Amino acid sequence: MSSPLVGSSLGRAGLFSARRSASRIAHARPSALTSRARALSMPMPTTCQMRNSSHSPMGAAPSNPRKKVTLGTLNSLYRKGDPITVMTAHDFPSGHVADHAGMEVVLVGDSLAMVALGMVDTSEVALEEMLLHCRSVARATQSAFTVGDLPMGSYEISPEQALGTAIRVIKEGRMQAIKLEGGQEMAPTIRKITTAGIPVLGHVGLTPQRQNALGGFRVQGKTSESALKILRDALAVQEAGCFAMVLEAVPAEVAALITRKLSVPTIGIGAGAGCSGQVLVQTDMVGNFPPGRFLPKFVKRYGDVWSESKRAIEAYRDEVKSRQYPAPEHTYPISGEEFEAFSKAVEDV
Ligand SMILES: Nc1nc(=O)c2c([nH]1)NC[C@@H]1CN(c3ccc(C(=O)N[C@@H](CCC(=O)O)C(=O)O)cc3)CN21
Ligand SMILES: CC(C)C(=O)C(=O)O
Repeated sequence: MSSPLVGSSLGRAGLFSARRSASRIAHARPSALTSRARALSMPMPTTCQMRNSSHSPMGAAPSNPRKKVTLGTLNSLYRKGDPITVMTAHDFPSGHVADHAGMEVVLVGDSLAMVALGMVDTSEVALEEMLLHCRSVARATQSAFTVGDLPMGSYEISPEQALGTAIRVIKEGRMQAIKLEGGQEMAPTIRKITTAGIPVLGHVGLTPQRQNALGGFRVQGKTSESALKILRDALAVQEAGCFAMVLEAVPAEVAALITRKLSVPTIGIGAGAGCSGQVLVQTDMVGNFPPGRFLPKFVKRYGDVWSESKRAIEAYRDEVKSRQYPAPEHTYPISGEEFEAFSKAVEDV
């Protein structure tokens, strides 16, 4: 399902979502139009489908016709050898579009520190900040399985601290699972959280929260010894009960071999096509950043959102300056009679 679903009547899936909205409206407020549309199994006119709340400019998330993705779904994709698609999101719109574009997992990664909050690395972002972003993404994500990252400092002290944080990400962040970085040394922590019934996505290889200890964002597993260390980490994380693990910035051959040694999926980022799934940072892959920004080698830019936004905002600037915008169709009417009365009354003010 790769067609864009936002905006309904484009494509088959759009019709399905329109139909669902139509029947939902029909249940709330039956009318001749809705029952006829239902009888004909036709989508409602766009104006009716897209009624947004006047209290929220973004409106509610339009329904997504896909079935809810569960751990069972991910497991069955893994068993079939069907790559698992994972995308980061950091707010309502980015969660919404990832969900509607068919992502199986949406991750609120701590990379939001850099791509959404303008911090220089991920170590600065606070749990409270992550929770706000998790909640925004959760409101948008109807079908994808959601995972929230534990930020640096919120889980390393003890398994108890980590469980406390994980519970907050589920209860307050409204996520379905958590991610945390680390290998063998984090196994007791992962065990503690999974035993409490919270699914954990592991993260081994390059662990950006430890960039100072690693000497920067460096590719991991480039020697036999360090590749073996990643395998041991991956096995420990698997043994501790992770449902899957991110494998970041590892040579493709090493990642493929580690993937074959495991019985849970690997989600690669900069780890080649031999992983059980892939994840990218959404802002990177849609191209929502200014020209000249550094991009890790593994990023493929599938879009140019920056240019499109810039073009639109420049056009708006020009039209405001030339008074082309707003045009009459963007304004509200008043009757000639009322306006005349107002003009007269103004003279006395
Ligand atoms: N926007 C964004 N995208 C990401 O993928 C991302 C973040 N932020 N922040 C957290 C981490 C950091 N990431 C990174 C960042 C840089 C490299 C990088 O520079 N890699 C070098 C290899 C360096 C070496 O030789 O070891 C490269 O050339 O890709 C890798 C991962 C991935 N994550
Ligand atoms: C890139 C993914 C795996 C991540 O950890 C993040 O977005 O923070």
